[in-house]
Parts: sequence; C-alpha cells; structure tokens
Amino acid sequence: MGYIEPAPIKDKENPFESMMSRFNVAAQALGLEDEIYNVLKSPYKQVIVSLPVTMDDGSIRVFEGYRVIHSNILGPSKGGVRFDMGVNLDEVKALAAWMTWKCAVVDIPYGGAKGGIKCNPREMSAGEIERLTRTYTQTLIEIFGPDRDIPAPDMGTGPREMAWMMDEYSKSQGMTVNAVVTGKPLVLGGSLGRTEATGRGVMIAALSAMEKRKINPFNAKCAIQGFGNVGSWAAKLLNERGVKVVAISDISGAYFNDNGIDINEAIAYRDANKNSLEGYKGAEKIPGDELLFLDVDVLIPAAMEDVITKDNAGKIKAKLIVEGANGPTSAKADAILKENDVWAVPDILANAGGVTVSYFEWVQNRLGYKWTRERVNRRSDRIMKTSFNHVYEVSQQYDVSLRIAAYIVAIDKVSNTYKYRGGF
Ligand SMILES: NC(=O)C1=CN([C@@H]2O[C@H](COP(=O)(O)OP(=O)(O)OC[C@H]3O[C@@H](n4cnc5c(N)ncnc54)[C@H](O)[C@@H]3O)[C@@H](O)[C@H]2O)C=CC1
Ligand SMILES: O=C(O)CCC(=O)C(=O)O
Repeated sequence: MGYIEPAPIKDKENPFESMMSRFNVAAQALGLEDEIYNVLKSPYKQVIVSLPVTMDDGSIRVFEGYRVIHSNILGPSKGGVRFDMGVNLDEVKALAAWMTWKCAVVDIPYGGAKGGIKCNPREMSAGEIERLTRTYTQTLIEIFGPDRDIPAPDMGTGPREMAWMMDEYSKSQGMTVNAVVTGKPLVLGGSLGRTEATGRGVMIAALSAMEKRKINPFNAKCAIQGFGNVGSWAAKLLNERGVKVVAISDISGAYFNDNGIDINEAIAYRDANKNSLEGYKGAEKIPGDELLFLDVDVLIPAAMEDVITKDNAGKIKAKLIVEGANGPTSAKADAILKENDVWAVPDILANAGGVTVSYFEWVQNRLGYKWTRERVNRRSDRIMKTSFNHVYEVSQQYDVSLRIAAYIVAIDKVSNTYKYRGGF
C-alpha cells in the first residue's frame, strides 16, 4: 500500500496535513483499501463565499466565508462555525475532517463539516455580526438543513449567532426549523447541558485517563490554555472533582497560582470584564506560552490549533494532555510526546462531548420534547466514558497511541458504513 506513506510534513505544518499524517498511520494499521482511502481523504464539498456586509459607518465590507463538508457517510454533516481572523480553507478542511472522525469515535449518526468566516468579532458591533451571520446563512442556504448539514458554535460564535442562523434559515423555509442548528438559546429549542457539554466531556476524558495513568485527582495539578466555553467549563468541573487548577489563560495572557485558582471567581471576573481575564488578581500573570511548560500532571489546551509543536513538545512536563481544542498538537510533536511518555487524549475523543449533546439537541427538536439536564448529562457522560474505554482498548490491541487508536476506531466505522451503503 504505497499510497499510505505518511504525508510529507513540511517545517510549518498545516492542520490538514497534520490530520492526514495521523489518518495515514491509522489507515495503514487497518489495512484500508486504496479506493476507500481515496474516498475518505477527500472532502465531499468545499464552498467559499464572499459576504458583503454594511458596516455601522455605512461602508460595505466583503468578508470571506467557508463551509466544508468532509463526509456525509454516517449521516447529515455536523460541525461548528468559527469567526476568527485565522480562518482559511486548509484550517476549515482539517476541522471538517476531524468532525467526521469525532462523530464516528462517539458513535453518533453524523458526518463531518465545519464552517468559518475570516473576521474579528471582537472589533465588530453586535449589529455588524448579526448582518454578517445572516448573510452567511442566506448565501449557504442550499447547503444547510436538518437532514443535510447542521451548524453549531465554535470559536467566536455561540447561542446568539445560532439563533440568527436558525431564524434566517426558518424564514427561507416559511416555517420554524429549529433542528437546522444546535447550540441555540434554550428558548429556541437549545438543549439543557449543551453550553457546558464540551468542557464536561473533557472532564470525563481527563478523569478516565488519569485513572489509567494512576493519577489521583485529589493530588493532581492542572493547567488550562483558553478560558472560553471549553476551557472554563473544563476548569470548573475538574476543580469540583478535586483537581487543583493552578494555571489558566486567554488571549490576554496566562495566570498562575500554585495554591490553586478559584475558578468560580475567575469566571465571574471574566464575565464582568468584557469576556477577558486581563487584570485578574487571583493569580500571578505569566507569559502565555509558559503555561504549557508548567510542572503539572494534566495540561488542557482549549484554545486553538498547533500550540504544541516539534519546537516545544520536549518542554512539556505534564504526564497527560487532554485536548479540549481541535488540533492543538501538531503531527511532528506526537513523536516527541511518545518518546517522553506523555499521553495525549486526542481532540476527536476528548472534546466530543459538545457534538454529542448537539446530537441530543437535534433529537429533542425533532421529537418536539425537552430532556432534563440530568438525562442529558447522564447520557453524554456514558458515551464519553464508553468511547474512552473503547479507544483505550484499541490502543492496547494495536500498541499505538490513544490518538492513532481513535483514528482507527473512526476510520473503521466510516469505511464499514461506506461498504454497507454500497459505495463500491
Ligand atoms: N465550543 C464547543 O462546543 C467546542 C469547541 N471546540 C474547540 O475548542 C477550542 C475553544 O473553543 P471555545 O471554547 O468554544 O472558544 P471560545 O471562543 O469560547 O474561547 C476561546 C478561548 O481561547 C482564548 N485564546 C485565544 N487565543 C489564545 C491564545 N493565543 N492563548 C491563550 N488563549 C487564547 C480566548 O481568549 C478564549 O478564552 C477551539 O479549538 C474549538 O474548535 C471543540 C469542540 C466543541
Ligand atoms: O456541536 C457541534 O455540532 C459541533 C461542535 C464542533 O464544532 C466541534 O466539536 O468541533
């Protein structure tokens, strides 16, 4: 199978190549046929759109938007929409593929997609963001649909943007279609438990891995990069289970307190301070990158891609990395982490709690019924725990890292489904 040589990794890795090099190793381990390999590696649909928006000063600015559907083999495609200046086609392609693998790892009936707009929401008014979100939805109206492609929040978006997307889509259909997006406000059919779902899943993945690595949560220290939706919920929930969170960070910098940060206080500070930790006094401010190299048991990157690279992986002291963010570890860093016996619970497993509860939201919308928070949490915890155990067993069986094991589980499922559907 000559085609499955690991993808050449250039000095500066791009996220799609990083994804492909793991995919290739797992495909090789599974002995995947050439035909299926070619189907699974190629995104099903890639759309780039220009979005003219009237700004508050009356000028018109044109933004670039993307939606990539990587696969719809397991079902309608699913994945968030990111508003960030770093958004580009390769990033969205990688994020879409990760969604395919993620849904397969936790065994939910979705394919993978991702979208994004290159913009800086922090510098835009609410009105400008609303017009941009509605234009994006309108321009991609043929792509979206509760049985076709179902967006959700990602970096820079949340329930507010999902409400606008749902409203814009519903108008085009002449009726309310709340199952077209997930992560909505509760009053519009959002699910109890969705806001905290990704952080909660990270907590379950972290505790499951700590058990295997024989790290006692009550003696463990943890550092968390990113204090947005995922990072702050992971911090809060781990802290409630005895883990001492000694460092947190956001775009303003990192904050360290070896005695443990009061997470509820930090969240309250951020919420009262325009969503920023700038000026937080409950910890000492340290340079952002130093957080990654602290002497902790568990490191949770929960901000963005490619923060753990071949250049810094050797400096990581944590025994366990639990990937709240998508793609925080580059492919070249994997080998260094393995050499140093640092385990990484990969993104496509660790942060799958979000899409799992998005699936529950979609199910509830279609049933026209609301589940209790207890039911949502119980079911998502069970899925996360079962999925972790499955990936762990596969890692033992194939003698591979948890990351490659997760890709093996995912690729096996998607390729088998493709065969059953008569794809070839
Ligand atoms: N929200 C969700 O349900 C899910 C999110 N993810 C992933 O988790 C990551 C974070 O997403 P969210 O928490 O939703 O985004 P968010 O927009 O709520 O928060 C992002 C956080 O990262 C911080 N950040 C940005 N650049 C940083 C830097 N250079 N250094 C340190 N911190 C920095 C921001 O200040 C903010 O605190 C992304 O990779 C996203 O794709 C994955 C699965 C689901
Ligand atoms: O909740 C969802 O549907 C997708 C969340 C997402 O974009 C992700 O898991 O990266």
